[in-house]
Amino acid sequence: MPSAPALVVTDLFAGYERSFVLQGVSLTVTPGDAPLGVVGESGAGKTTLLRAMQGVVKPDRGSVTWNGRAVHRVGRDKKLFASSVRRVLQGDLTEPERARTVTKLVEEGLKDARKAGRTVNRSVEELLDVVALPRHVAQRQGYTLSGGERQRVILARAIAGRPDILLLDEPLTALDPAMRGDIAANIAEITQDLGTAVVLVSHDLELVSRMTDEAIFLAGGKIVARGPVFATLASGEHPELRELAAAAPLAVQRIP
Ligand SMILES: Nc1ncnc2c1ncn2[C@@H]1O[C@H](COP(=O)(O)OP(=O)(O)OP(=O)(O)O)[C@@H](O)[C@H]1O
Repeated sequence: MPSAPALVVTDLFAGYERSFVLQGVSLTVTPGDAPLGVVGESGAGKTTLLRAMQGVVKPDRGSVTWNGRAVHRVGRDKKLFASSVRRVLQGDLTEPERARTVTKLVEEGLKDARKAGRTVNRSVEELLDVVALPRHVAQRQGYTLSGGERQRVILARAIAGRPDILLLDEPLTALDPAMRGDIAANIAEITQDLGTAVVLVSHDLELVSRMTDEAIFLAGGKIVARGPVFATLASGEHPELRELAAAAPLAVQRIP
């Protein structure tokens, strides 16, 4: 069986009309990789990087390739690319989605996986367990759920689709910290089992630390460091990250 395609970011310069955000970012994400965090101050370009990896933001210079092709020019492989590299936003279910039951929504994810030729040996119930949704919500329609519950259904559906690479942009904002930590650990475990590489953007450094052993740190449009979140911040080796470290929870200060 051919190996699943990697997403390769090479010396990427990208941004918007009047703002140059990423300035020479290189990164490779290969299906099966351990989860990777993306950390940086507000405005550092974390979301822009994920958008570029999804082909929504085009490179000004450098490239983002999937299966050897520029991601914003995948042409007739668009559907294949969308099932291979999936991005989950802080967003919400659409109006039509809200009319469907939780079971139906997660089944849609499983169907997507089958269409793309992937098997997910997990039931809807098991996927709901991953995101800590109690069984009794399964037959409820989306509009009867709380914001946090809807967010978790979106995640369960995305995982069910068994993408090669799952780009998560602040995926658990609506949840309380204790639940966030537990779900993060579950997601890290199931995606590792399924061979899905997760890239996680979050301001919540505890969450990033819980879900990943390694993160990249963005500052000034560049990756200025790479390593475990708290140990890297606490090392004091990166002056660009001083403010981030100062704003980080006590965990950073506790590390010698
Ligand atoms: N659509 C857009 N048009 C113009 N500028 C944008 C657009 N989206 C983002 N920006 C700018 O690009 C820069 C990087 O934004 P981005 O959302 O990637 O940062 P971030 O690190 O994800 O920030 P945050 O942590 O606050 O979400 C910011 O200065 C932002 O104002």
